[in-house]
Amino acid sequence: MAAALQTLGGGIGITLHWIAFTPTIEQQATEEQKKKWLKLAQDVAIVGAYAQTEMGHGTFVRGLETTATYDPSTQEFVINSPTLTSTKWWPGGLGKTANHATVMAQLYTRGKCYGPHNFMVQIRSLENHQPCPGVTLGDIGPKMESNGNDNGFARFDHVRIPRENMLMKFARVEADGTYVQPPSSKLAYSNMVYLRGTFVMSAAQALASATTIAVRYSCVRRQSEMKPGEPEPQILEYQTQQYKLFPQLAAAYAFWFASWFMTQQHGSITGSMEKGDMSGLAELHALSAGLKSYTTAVTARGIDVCRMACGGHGYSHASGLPALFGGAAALCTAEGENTVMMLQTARYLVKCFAQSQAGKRLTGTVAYLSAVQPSPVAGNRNMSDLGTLVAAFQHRAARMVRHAAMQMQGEMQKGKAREDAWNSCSVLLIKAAEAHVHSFVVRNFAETVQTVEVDESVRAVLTSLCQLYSLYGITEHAGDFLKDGYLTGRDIDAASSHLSAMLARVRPDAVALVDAFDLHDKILRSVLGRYDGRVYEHLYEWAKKSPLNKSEVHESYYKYLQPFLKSNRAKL
Ligand SMILES: CCCCCCCC/C=C\CCCCCCCCCC(=O)SCCNC(=O)CCNC(=O)[C@H](O)C(C)(C)COP(=O)(O)OP(=O)(O)OC[C@H]1O[C@@H](n2cnc3c(N)ncnc32)[C@H](O)[C@@H]1OP(=O)(O)O
Ligand SMILES: Cc1cc2nc3c(=O)[nH]c(=O)nc-3n(C[C@H](O)[C@H](O)[C@H](O)COP(=O)(O)OP(=O)(O)OC[C@H]3O[C@@H](n4cnc5c(N)ncnc54)[C@H](O)[C@@H]3O)c2cc1C
Repeated sequence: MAAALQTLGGGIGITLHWIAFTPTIEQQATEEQKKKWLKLAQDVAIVGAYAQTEMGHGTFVRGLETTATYDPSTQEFVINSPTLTSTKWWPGGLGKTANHATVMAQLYTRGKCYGPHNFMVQIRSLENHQPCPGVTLGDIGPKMESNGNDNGFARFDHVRIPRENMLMKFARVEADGTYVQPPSSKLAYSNMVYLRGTFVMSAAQALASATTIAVRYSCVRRQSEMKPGEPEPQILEYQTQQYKLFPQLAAAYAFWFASWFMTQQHGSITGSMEKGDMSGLAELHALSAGLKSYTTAVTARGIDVCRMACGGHGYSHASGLPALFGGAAALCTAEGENTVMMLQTARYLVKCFAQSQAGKRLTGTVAYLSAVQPSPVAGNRNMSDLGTLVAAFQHRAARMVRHAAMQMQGEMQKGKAREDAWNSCSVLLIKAAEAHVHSFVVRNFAETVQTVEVDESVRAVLTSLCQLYSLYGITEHAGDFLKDGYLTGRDIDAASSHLSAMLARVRPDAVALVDAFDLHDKILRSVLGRYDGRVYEHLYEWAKKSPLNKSEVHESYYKYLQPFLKSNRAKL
């Protein structure tokens, strides 16, 4: 993703060509269609956008208004934007860069609607890049960040495309207009599941970047007096600075390992699906949606913690942190808004809980839901033991899933419709789903540090980082663990003091841990995070290049300040 994010220059961007348009052809086109478009896309002989979101709908895909109506007399689909709100809005590259787009539209044939499907539409001439007939294109204007990408809009005025331009790997429309059902209607959403999975690594990389910048800068920056008369210490010597940065550093490793699992799961489950076994699709969707939501939200917050930990220079674009925050903030909304995605995971958990209650043995990432005992066994736990920490997170998640599901059952027993009961419990459901994903990340982190093939000294450092991540989670969410007495106040105090010990333990390895991300200065794009640590000279050079410094007296003085000053002086 990092490579794909390198735009070709201001105002255009082919990020989405690589991460959405091309994978959609790979995942949703027939072999015949791949022969026609895949190599063109891979060789960038065409540039594409993934045009799904509209001005009026992004989350609710079944509510999209763009239509693709099949005309059997010409064997064509007619793509149309019937309303203003059906205007495609947000797709990266759509405004000025792309000459093709996969357009998600409601498929109509023989007068019946079959829901959202993907269609390949050429939107600009390959000769002069002008919009094709019937296509209106433009950029949606400046955004919070990523202004190198021309997120655009598109309107279609009865644009005709050949029947063969419907991506027909799963569903098909025959020449006479007969619709052939796919194995699952959700296969049309497969690219979103794939992309959500890649966001976990994007989040890990973003948090790794931010912690690299902040940790390195915290070793360069000296400030205040820890002891009167002594030299100003590195700000990383302050426990509060360690408490800000090291949990984010640990999370970056946790998410990096979670993305390994996500990638492996996606490959294995989609491999089975290629052979017709759809059984893993629901778990894949729930895991990718939950991990995307959880990791991007923690990352965006974590980057801002890193920014604030760098003081004023963190607020400067010289640090690279504001841009990183803006990008990570986008990941919380794009590819499935985080709240909605976590609710999808909650929906899966409630379903699995009901199956477990009916006696079914659960497997995969929800197996613990049927294994965890409801009755807490309080007692002095060893809060430095990874097994103890993993069990605590799983107990917390199981308790919260059970509580949310039982609340919902209770609402329905009072006569509420399922949908109303769902809505009135959705805050509980979100918290339960977050606890579930958090427990998965902790378990996966612990299993990875115990099995990854590394030198034992490295394993010791990673184990400390995993303990730090887990203890931080327990102390930050102490109420969840205390609620049914599973952990006691003494356990929480033990967790806090062990966390302090872990901060001190990680300190000597902090720079090595961020250097291990191996993020080149050209990727970090941060004066504060430079590998050579020469911050101040380069901060001065960076500032001198500011456009405002092109002239000693800026033209605004003569236009505004000088007359203003003159008139004020004349009144004295
Ligand atoms: C060192 C480098 C540093 C890197 C730094 C990185 C920083 C970042 C920098 C810049 C970032 C800039 C941005 C980057 C690119 C952005 C790319 C964004 C692209 C897009 O946004 S594309 C558009 C994305 N849009 C969406 O995701 C839409 C979300 N909505 C949906 O997916 C669906 O509408 C829904 C899932 C919410 C609901 O679907 P619906 O059909 O209504 O289904 P339900 O009724 O809810 O459920 C029914 C049933 O279906 C199951 N189900 C739903 N979806 C799926 C699925 N995908 N797969 C399988 N099953 C699915 C659901 O579970 C239900 O099952 P059940 O009935 O319970 O058994
Ligand atoms: C940087 C960026 C790049 C993008 N690139 C693309 C792209 O290339 N292609 C593309 O097609 N799209 C793209 N998008 C659009 C993106 O996919 C949508 O913005 C996203 O899906 C959210 O939809 P929305 O904007 O309509 O928000 P809405 O769905 O309107 O959400 C608004 C609020 O309503 C809440 N809400 C909505 N539904 C529910 C619900 N069921 N339960 C509870 N709360 C709910 C949400 O939680 C949210 O807080 C991009 C967006 C951004 C920011």
